[in-house]
Amino acid sequence: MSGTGTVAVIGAGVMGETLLSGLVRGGYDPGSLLVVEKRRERAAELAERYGVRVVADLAEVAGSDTVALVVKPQDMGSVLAEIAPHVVPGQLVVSLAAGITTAYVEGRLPAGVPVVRVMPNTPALVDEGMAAISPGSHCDEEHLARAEAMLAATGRVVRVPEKQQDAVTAISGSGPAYLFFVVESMIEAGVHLGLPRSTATELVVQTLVGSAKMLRETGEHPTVLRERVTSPGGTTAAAIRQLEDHKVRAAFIGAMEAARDRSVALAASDD
Ligand SMILES: NC(=O)C1=CN([C@@H]2O[C@H](COP(=O)(O)OP(=O)(O)OC[C@H]3O[C@@H](n4cnc5c(N)ncnc54)[C@H](O)[C@@H]3O)[C@@H](O)[C@H]2O)C=CC1
Ligand SMILES: O=C(O)[C@@H]1CCC=N1
Repeated sequence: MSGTGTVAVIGAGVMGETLLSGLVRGGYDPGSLLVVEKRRERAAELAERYGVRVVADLAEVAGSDTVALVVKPQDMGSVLAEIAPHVVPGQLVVSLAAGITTAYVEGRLPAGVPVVRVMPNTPALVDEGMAAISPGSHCDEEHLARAEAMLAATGRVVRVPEKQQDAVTAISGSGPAYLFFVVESMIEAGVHLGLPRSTATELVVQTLVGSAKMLRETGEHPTVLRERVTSPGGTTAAAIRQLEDHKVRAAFIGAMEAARDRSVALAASDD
């Protein structure tokens, strides 16, 4: 793709494939993409599915304009040690790992290599991703714009100060899992109430999609939209009363604090 150059994606698991598929759908020429994946079967699967070159040797990132790090935070130290001899300041390194700071990455690469930290999410697989990007200390506007253009192939992109990335991870990085958990719970409730599972699933999924679309298209505050559904003395009020009694709001705050804390801890952990 013009202007954005070649991209090497290191780690083709869930998020690596999500990024790769977004780049291909976004118009990147498969010939401009390289994947480094150590699992042989997975490598073969991706080469077949996307028509990209997949290798196991990290040294092959030499020469790629952008290097995207999409391995687990726990594998980041060893991957950086292996690529360091092959990376130069003319390349841009983009890290998608939770918790890993730009300082951590910069400290393990040759001096001056520009690094952008990204927190993406899995809806990128259907072009509805939410990615937040932050520049490291050697980044200029061109580097940030290049990372932004790359992530824009998968959905929306916002720029945030790096100190907000742990909170971002807790909200939009992990967020799809909370919403899937709510969906699972509502489907189970529907089955409990006597609906066939397939009917319950269709009702819940369309309700989620419709509600999300209302949030985006009306721009109304969620409280206003919730109040419109809540008739005095009606069914919704009875349900919300149960959610409040079970402290669901406090549980969400506690859950996201735990995710934020885990993000902070990940850069320092080996587990
Ligand atoms: N899954 C998600 O929803 C999100 C994940 N992330 C971040 O993305 C990163 C990857 O997460 P997942 O894709 O879920 O993990 P994953 O375990 O599915 O994928 C990691 C991949 O990296 C490969 N790998 C590990 N070491 C390697 C090496 N030395 N050379 C080549 N390949 C190597 C593994 O074989 C695996 O395929 C993590 O840092 C995570 O924090 C960020 C946002 C959302
Ligand atoms: O659970 C995790 O650690 C990764 C980061 C955000 C979503 N998944």
